[in-house]
Amino acid sequence: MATVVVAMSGGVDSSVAAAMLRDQGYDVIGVNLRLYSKEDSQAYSLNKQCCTLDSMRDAEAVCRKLGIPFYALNMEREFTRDVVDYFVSEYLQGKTPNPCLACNAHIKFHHLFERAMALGADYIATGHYARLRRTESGVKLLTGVDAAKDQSYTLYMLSQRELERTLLPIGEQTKAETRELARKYGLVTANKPESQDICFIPSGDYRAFVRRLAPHAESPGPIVDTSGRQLGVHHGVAFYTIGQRKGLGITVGKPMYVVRLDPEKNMVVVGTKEELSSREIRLCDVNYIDGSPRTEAFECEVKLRYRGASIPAIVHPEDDRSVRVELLGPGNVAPGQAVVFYQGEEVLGGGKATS
Ligand SMILES: Nc1ncnc2c1ncn2[C@@H]1O[C@H](COP(=O)(O)OP(=O)(O)OP(=O)(O)O)[C@@H](O)[C@H]1O
Repeated sequence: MATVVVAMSGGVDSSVAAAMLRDQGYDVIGVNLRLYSKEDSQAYSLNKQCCTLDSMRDAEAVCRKLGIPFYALNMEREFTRDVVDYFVSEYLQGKTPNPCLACNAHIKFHHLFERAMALGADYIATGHYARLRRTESGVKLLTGVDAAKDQSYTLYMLSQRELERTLLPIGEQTKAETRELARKYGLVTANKPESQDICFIPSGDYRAFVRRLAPHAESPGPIVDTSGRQLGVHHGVAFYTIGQRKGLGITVGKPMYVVRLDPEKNMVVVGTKEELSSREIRLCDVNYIDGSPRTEAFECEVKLRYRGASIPAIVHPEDDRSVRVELLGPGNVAPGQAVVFYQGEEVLGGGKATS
């Protein structure tokens, strides 16, 4: 019988994933990862979703109920280096990081994946809402059945080797069905609320978090328009994101958006909505889900952010790992953000915006 290590956050999705796999006949092992414990205790106590002792106890209680082994692994060092430090450093460089993507790439599908394989597991599983289709030409990554919960965007960087040994059991159902199953199984996690956007920033205030970890980010400088005229003063480029309109403290009679961040000149550049929208985006670190870099231009739909709309586009490959994306509809992107290619329900791949 195949053995599967289920990454259990202590939330409802991964609890149900473990229950479903057990019932499908797998030998299931539950693993909770301790990822971050440096948050201040007040904010931390609000965060019942991830990495807390409560979450670990919930994951353990679910495993006990299901009669499967449970292990807790400490990956704080890896998480701090590969997710939190990356997150802060990207903002300091005027970029927009996505920590959930970094966590998937480095923590779940690298550190946990490699450990599970080294210990002889056949698969790892998570509670992500996305689907895998095993075909003769390889494993395809598809959107989750529940469009409102689809998490395929956060998995575009996976390789065939990882996909072949991954199971995503709850992507085939809606969130309502997952909750229903959790109640049926009598799991303590059945009524847990949805998790936070960023698990290590329970308050949601990323600026306060960056300020605390990198006090030197507080570094006032000019806010200028695209012709270089000064319109105001900013607190530090790390506290602004491309597309931001509110909180700029400038009045020019029309809505102005952050269109560029220049950490070298310590400058925030603002412009009109037209100046914000991009027609072309360059991507690096491009991954193709089928493992074959394209050489010819292809049409697809792109998502520029996790909960973003699909925008028709033409992708022009430049080399194996970089492309130029021609947007056929309105959209804007910040350097550092992931751009993911879709054809219908299938994820073709994606990359990181450099401009
Ligand atoms: N601390 C953790 N330990 C182990 N696995 C985790 C942890 N955090 C997240 N995961 C895994 O990653 C998946 C996606 O994480 P995300 O934070 O998006 O949770 P979610 O969609 O709210 O799911 P859940 O309800 O299981 O928390 C989880 O379903 C789980 O498999």
